[in-house]
Amino acid sequence: MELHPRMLGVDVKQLTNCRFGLLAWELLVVAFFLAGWERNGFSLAHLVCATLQTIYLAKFYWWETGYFNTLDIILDRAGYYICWGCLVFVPSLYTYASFFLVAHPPLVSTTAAIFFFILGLCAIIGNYRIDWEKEYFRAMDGKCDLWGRPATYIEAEYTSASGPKRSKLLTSGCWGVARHLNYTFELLLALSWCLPGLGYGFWPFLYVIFLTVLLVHRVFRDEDKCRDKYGASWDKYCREVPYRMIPWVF
Ligand SMILES: NC(=O)C1=CN([C@@H]2O[C@H](COP(=O)(O)OP(=O)(O)OC[C@H]3O[C@@H](n4cnc5c(N)ncnc54)[C@H](OP(=O)(O)O)[C@@H]3O)[C@@H](O)[C@H]2O)C=CC1
Ligand SMILES: CC(C)CCC[C@@H](C)[C@H]1CC[C@H]2C3=CC=C4C[C@@H](O)CC[C@]4(C)[C@H]3CC[C@]12C
Repeated sequence: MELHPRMLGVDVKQLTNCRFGLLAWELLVVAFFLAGWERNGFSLAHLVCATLQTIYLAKFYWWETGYFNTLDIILDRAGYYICWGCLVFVPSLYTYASFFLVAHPPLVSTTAAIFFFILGLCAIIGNYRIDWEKEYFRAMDGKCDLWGRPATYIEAEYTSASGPKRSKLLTSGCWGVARHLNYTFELLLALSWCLPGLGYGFWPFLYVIFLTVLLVHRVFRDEDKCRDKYGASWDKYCREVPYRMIPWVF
């Protein structure tokens, strides 16, 4: 299985992940919202669930070039996990919170729905800000301010196919709080669009439970990759920023 296969000039991973998987996700979320409206009448909570996912997906397309630096593209081969995952898993499991609300009209109050929306918006902004800080820091080669102070970092060396290279590991701003704070906000966001199903037990929360397992596993995969790449500099970064996702907890 290749890392960057192309068919008829088309990048297979971009086709399955960005074009098919995420577009199907958006279309299904809108379809489930309309189906719920037709079946049970208008529901603000179902609208909140659909709107948060729509904003999240719009944010993905805004940032799409950044996705090409992630594990999915640089490490994972175009096989079962990524391609089958995006063709089958994303349209079914990632949309499950919206699907569930079609046959189970939300029980939560209007105030609660508004609260979930605000929570979700804060989580999207937080997640975007964290990803942005890293991109900005890298684009400025470390010569920038974060949170009103010059960014601090660890110099790291690694060997690529074209010889030795240097990189920088950010230790201030959000990346100084925890090593994967973006995943924490991703989970908070997933929780906020599952919460409209509150009162129906376990099933409305299926996506956020799955995502917790996926992201904790991804923390370890990403850190193995970084330790292999940066060696002692990565260990130094882990000593300076000791928590993975939640300060003082994990
Ligand atoms: N809903 C979902 O299913 C999922 C969503 N996501 C989201 O996708 C986005 C991207 O996530 P993902 O690609 O997994 O991971 P990250 O954006 O966290 O990128 C990790 C990489 O960033 C670099 N890096 C790590 N620490 C530092 C640092 N301190 N300073 C500078 N560079 C650093 C390393 O790469 P390098 O080799 O370049 O140094 C590392 O491999 C996130 O918003 C995440 O929440 C992610 C996974 C699943
Ligand atoms: C086969 C299954 C057990 C696992 C399938 C996993 C994949 C479908 C997902 C693995 C990583 C996921 C993603 C990573 C980063 C993303 C950026 C974000 O902004 C939008 C979502 C996504 C593209 C996300 C999509 C599903 C995965 C590829």
